[in-house]
Amino acid sequence: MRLHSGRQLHVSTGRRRTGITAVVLRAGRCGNTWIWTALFISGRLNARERSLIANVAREVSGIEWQLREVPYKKRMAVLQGLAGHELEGWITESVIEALEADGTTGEITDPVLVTASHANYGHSVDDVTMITMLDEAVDLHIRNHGLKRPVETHETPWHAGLASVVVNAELDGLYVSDGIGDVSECVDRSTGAEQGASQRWDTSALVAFDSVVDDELRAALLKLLVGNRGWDPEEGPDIEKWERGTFSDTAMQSGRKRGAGWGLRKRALIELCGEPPRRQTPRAIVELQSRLCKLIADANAGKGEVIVCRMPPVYGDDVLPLAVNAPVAEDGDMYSWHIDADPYALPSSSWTDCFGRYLNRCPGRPRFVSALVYLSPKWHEDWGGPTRFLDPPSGEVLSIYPKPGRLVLMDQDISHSVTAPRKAAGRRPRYSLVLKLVLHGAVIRLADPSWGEPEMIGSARGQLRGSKRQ
Ligand SMILES: O=C(O)CCC(=O)C(=O)O
Ligand SMILES: [Fe+2]
Repeated sequence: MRLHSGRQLHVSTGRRRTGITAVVLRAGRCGNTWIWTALFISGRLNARERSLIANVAREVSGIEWQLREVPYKKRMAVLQGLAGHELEGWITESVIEALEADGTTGEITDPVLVTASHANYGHSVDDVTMITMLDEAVDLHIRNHGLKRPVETHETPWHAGLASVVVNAELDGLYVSDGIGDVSECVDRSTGAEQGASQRWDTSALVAFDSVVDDELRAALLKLLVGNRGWDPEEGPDIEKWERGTFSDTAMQSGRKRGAGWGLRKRALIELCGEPPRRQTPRAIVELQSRLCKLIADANAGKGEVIVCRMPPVYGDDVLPLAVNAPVAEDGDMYSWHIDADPYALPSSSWTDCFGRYLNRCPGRPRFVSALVYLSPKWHEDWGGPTRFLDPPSGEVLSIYPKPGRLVLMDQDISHSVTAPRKAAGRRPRYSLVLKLVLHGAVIRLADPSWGEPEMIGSARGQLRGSKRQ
């Protein structure tokens, strides 16, 4: 059931002392049914948060909400009877803003999902019903904000048996503690050392494959990055699609002009990132996504379903789920270490409201993974330009050579860096494409144990166990 202003809820407006328009909602009758406006608050919120939410909701809406505490796993507050109402956004935003303003400045705090439900169970709501209702409210939030949209795929004859693993590595080893529920207790921020039974040894994973992107698909992907006017591929990136001084890189780099690298022009980038319903996904990208889904399903065979999604705009609309790079030796571009994303340190958004902040690979939580593909038609060993992956505790580096068509699947919180090609590469761009993904599943692996023992880099070997994560 949806509520409409004025019919089921009586709405009148007034003025608050602050000068902001205040609205008075009252519970009202819808046909023969009474609408009950109740505020459900998860037992995981502390007393201060609960009273802040209740006070702001009352102040902004003008109603006395019936307060109900729910034994719920997520940190959330649901305004029952408000979903679909024209004031829903305003009231929920006001509560969110008040919570954020109340949070200790500068510290990462655990977000609260404040949302509305249109369920109408009247007064007699038992715990089980409340939990069902809250589950529905979470699903609605995920749908409304596009937080879990599977990537577009199609039927493909390619199958995972064709892939060959060329690097299977783990790095950045650390003991972490996983919290129960929804928040960042995943990491023990005080010591990082072995503590209690809930400690878990965690490493980031990186797997490189050949024969996932064959030459036909590599060429089709590269075609999306070059114009149609017959640009000489040895003359740098095609200026029909690329320009100097822009970059389409990561959150770490956005907002900070690092050099003046080549970046795709806005139009080309929009086309590349297109997704239904507003745009079409380029066919070559759909094929790549289809192969990635098969590959990931294969790595997780027998472990349950893994849903592969594009990374939602967790860093705002400027950081896209797709990045491209075209470093050129002679342009003297500089590259520094960066991570693509870390679910533990995301700014507040509809994503953190719902999923909280947690260490990547926290069991049961969405895993942030990047798929990097090298797209140049040929690349000689002596042209250089590897991607470098860092194990911060030991300083050890794993380099991967940008062989045409090679695919690297990696945890997004791994520190890594592009390297500029050597002079010998001349003006040839070293093209790469990065798809930023979020994988949902109960258990998520990047490599199947039957693919062999991973190579342990630096701290992943375990000598540095107990060291702190930065
Ligand atoms: O091209 C590469 O080597 C890596 C690119 C990358 O890290 C990125 O675009 O985020
Ligand atoms: Fe990156």
